Amino acid sequence: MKQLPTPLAGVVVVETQAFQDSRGGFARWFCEDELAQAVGARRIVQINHSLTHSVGAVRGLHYQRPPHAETKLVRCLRGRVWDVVLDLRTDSPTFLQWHAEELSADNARMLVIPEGCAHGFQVLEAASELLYLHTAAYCPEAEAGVSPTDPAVQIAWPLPIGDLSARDSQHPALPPDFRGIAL
Ligand SMILES: Cc1cn([C@H]2C[C@H](O)[C@@H](COP(=O)(O)OP(=O)(O)O[C@H]3O[C@@H](C)C(=O)[C@@H](O)[C@H]3O)O2)c(=O)[nH]c1=O
Repeated sequence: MKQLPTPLAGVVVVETQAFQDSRGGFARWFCEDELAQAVGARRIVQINHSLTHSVGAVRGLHYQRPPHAETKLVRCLRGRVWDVVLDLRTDSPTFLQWHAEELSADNARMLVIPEGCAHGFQVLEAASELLYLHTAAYCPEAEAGVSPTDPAVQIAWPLPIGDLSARDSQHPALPPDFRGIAL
């Protein structure tokens, strides 16, 4: 597993080399030892999957507040998405900056999203599927979101925003005095 840094601290792209033979392929998708720096002593406690039908659809931006903050490892199983991480960590040198990576079934890249960062994506290919590994259980009371069109963040979505859930269209803009998430 090759880990590539991104401009955001702790946000890492993981590349996996699949073994190929006449039968097909084989790849390691998670390795506690190899990902020790990114994931630390946290344990994967939940695995989620999503299917999004239409090109342009956006999900996010989502995170869980402490004490339910979580690290997420995200990969695309089918199709292609533009995956975004927004740094909301109070003490981060890249506070309020975002970074995007294309994740696809073909590039088999996985993005490590640390606690205190919000996550979202836009679908570039119809019927895209994502797989999430989570280090904290889902806690609806701790769920929080940032508007994908928040003017203070200015995410440069590659396509006009299409399908968006009612919840995601109602996330409030970050207040001007937003101090971030203290972990
Ligand atoms: C996230 C989540 C949702 N749900 C429920 C709540 C709701 O009824 C239904 C759909 O939830 P949502 O609309 O929040 O699904 P979705 O918008 O796809 O939420 C996901 O968005 C991306 C960007 C992420 O980063 C994920 O962690 C997750 O927050 O599933 C669970 O039961 N467990 C979970 O872990």
